[in-house]
Amino acid sequence: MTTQTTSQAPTTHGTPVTFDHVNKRFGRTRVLHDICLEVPGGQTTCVVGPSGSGKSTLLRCTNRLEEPDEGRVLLGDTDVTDRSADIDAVRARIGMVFQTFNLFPYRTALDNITLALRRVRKLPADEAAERARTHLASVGLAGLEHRRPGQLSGGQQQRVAIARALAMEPEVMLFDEATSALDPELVKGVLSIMRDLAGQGMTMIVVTHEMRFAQEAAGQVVFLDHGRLIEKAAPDKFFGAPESPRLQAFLSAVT
Ligand SMILES: Nc1ncnc2c1ncn2[C@@H]1O[C@H](COP(=O)(O)OP(=O)(O)OP(=O)(O)O)[C@@H](O)[C@H]1O
Repeated sequence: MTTQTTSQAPTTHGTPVTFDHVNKRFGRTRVLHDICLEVPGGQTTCVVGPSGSGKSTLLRCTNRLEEPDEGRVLLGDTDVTDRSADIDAVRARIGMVFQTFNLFPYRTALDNITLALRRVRKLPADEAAERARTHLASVGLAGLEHRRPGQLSGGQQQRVAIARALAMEPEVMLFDEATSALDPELVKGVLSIMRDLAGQGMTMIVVTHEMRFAQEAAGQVVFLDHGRLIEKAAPDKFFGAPESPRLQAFLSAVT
């Protein structure tokens, strides 16, 4: 399989994301403790940690799929957590790829992409279709435009989901364990697309269990444990000389 994300339409690079003293509880359980994190524009930030440590919750605070109880999340200068913010406008600036693809099952790959382009970006049908074809080709799916999700492999479905997010020309891409539901042989193709995007300078926040991806593609890696940000460093330092005993134990268990 060849994947050439270089042919895609230009994206706006460089929007940073700031988590400013973010706290989140579910009922009486506190799942995020005072998280402060700068996600630099044009870089990939990987978030790793044990199951239940709050990685997805933190990611989902970026586009307010979860609402922090306290603290702010900024997308560039926009306070996403401001209740008066136009959340649809905010979400239109952020692409998100989920573990479970979240495609419309009765729509073709092409339609899965054109729907949002027409509804949100208000593109005319022919322009939306052309843009969708370009993005499907960029993730190696030329010729499969008219297949429905059930007629595609998990890896191909995930690539449709990535193409759909990219077609919206987002400023920031969020990946929530995008390869966790895939058979091992399909993981590589999806990671290679994500690696290409990182190389092109897309701002990305990636929740992942793929340590090698974090090592190779991230500008910084963040370790969460029990809802606390324990350590944050460039990959060489994070994997080569972790400071906290908790991170040292986590890395020896997973690598
Ligand atoms: N909607 C919810 N209602 C109640 N508790 C929740 C909800 N979503 C998450 N939690 C709890 O919050 C904690 C953090 O969950 P989260 O999914 O953010 O962790 P995670 O690090 O992404 O885990 P995993 O790696 O297993 O996906 C967990 O204890 C989880 O059970």
